[in-house]
Amino acid sequence: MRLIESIREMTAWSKEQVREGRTVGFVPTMGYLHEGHLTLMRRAREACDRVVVSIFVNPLQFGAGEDYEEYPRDLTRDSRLAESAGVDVLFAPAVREMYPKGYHTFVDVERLTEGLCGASRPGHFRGVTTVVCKLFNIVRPDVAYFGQKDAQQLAIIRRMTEDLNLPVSVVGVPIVREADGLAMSSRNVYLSPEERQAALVLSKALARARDLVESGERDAARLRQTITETITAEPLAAIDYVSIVDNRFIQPVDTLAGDCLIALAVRIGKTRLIDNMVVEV
Ligand SMILES: Nc1ncnc2c1ncn2[C@@H]1O[C@H](COP(=O)(O)OP(=O)(O)OP(=O)(O)O)[C@@H](O)[C@H]1O
Ligand SMILES: CC(C)(CO)[C@@H](O)C(=O)[O-]
Ligand code: BAL
Repeated sequence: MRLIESIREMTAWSKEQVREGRTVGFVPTMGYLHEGHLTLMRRAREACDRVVVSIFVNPLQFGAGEDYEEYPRDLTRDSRLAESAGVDVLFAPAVREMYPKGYHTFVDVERLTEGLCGASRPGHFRGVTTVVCKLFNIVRPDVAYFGQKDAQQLAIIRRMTEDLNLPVSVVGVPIVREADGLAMSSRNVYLSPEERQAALVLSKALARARDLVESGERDAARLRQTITETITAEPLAAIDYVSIVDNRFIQPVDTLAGDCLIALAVRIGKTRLIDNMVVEV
């Protein structure tokens, strides 16, 4: 596996793949890899001739007072894990390489970014779409893999790719969970043992909602009520949002129909966790 830190070297490698007629699969990450990331890499490995993983903790998508400084980083461990998943190139640029002095260009997807994490983290998705657009231009992948765990992000990247005619197929990969149901996340390392237990309330609340949908419930307000009650029963949990939206434009729905996304963000102590499920009605 090759470690590339410069954009020029990454671009030269990508052009070479195009010349050789090889397909490139790409998995953008912020590192501190876990089984969720490795699942994305394996999907890429199965489908593409070459696999690139980026590791870049993107300062542009963190708001003031968020965890940019504390975000876990371990390139040595990540290199070992990526290599074991059959990755060909690890692209790990420095912040100055991605945003040199004089940088002033941003990509903004409207409407889909207004609610959910967009409302709680102003500017977050502008940072995500800007960096993903740059990474697509640098890596030039044929296929890019994103986790369903960040469902709003996935919908926004699909929108951006379609709206800007970016020549990349975007593939969504289902949420990978711990044995007890907790969605894997790099931020789970922040949790104390008590908080780790309390964090199960997210997947539990979603499971209750799923049971209700399966037994015929279609009213979004009643489903949100059940989820809210389940979460507030956990003393260590504080709700950021519980939203039910259509899975394409991320707009609130009153009655479930078609593909709906039930999404939550909950603070467990100081750690903000997200989880979701898509229901097809
Ligand atoms: N549990 C998971 N299942 C599937 N995909 C995941 C999972 N966790 C992360 N991903 C995906 O991996 C990619 C990189 O995500 P990222 O590096 O932000 O990891 P993360 O664990 O979500 O970190 P955090 O939520 O703490 O920021 C994203 O496309 C994300 O959706
Ligand atoms: C897509 C991404 C790598 C952009 O920084 C990030 O938002 C993430 O890890 O989900
Ligand atoms: N997984 C999304 C990246 C973030 O929380 O900033």
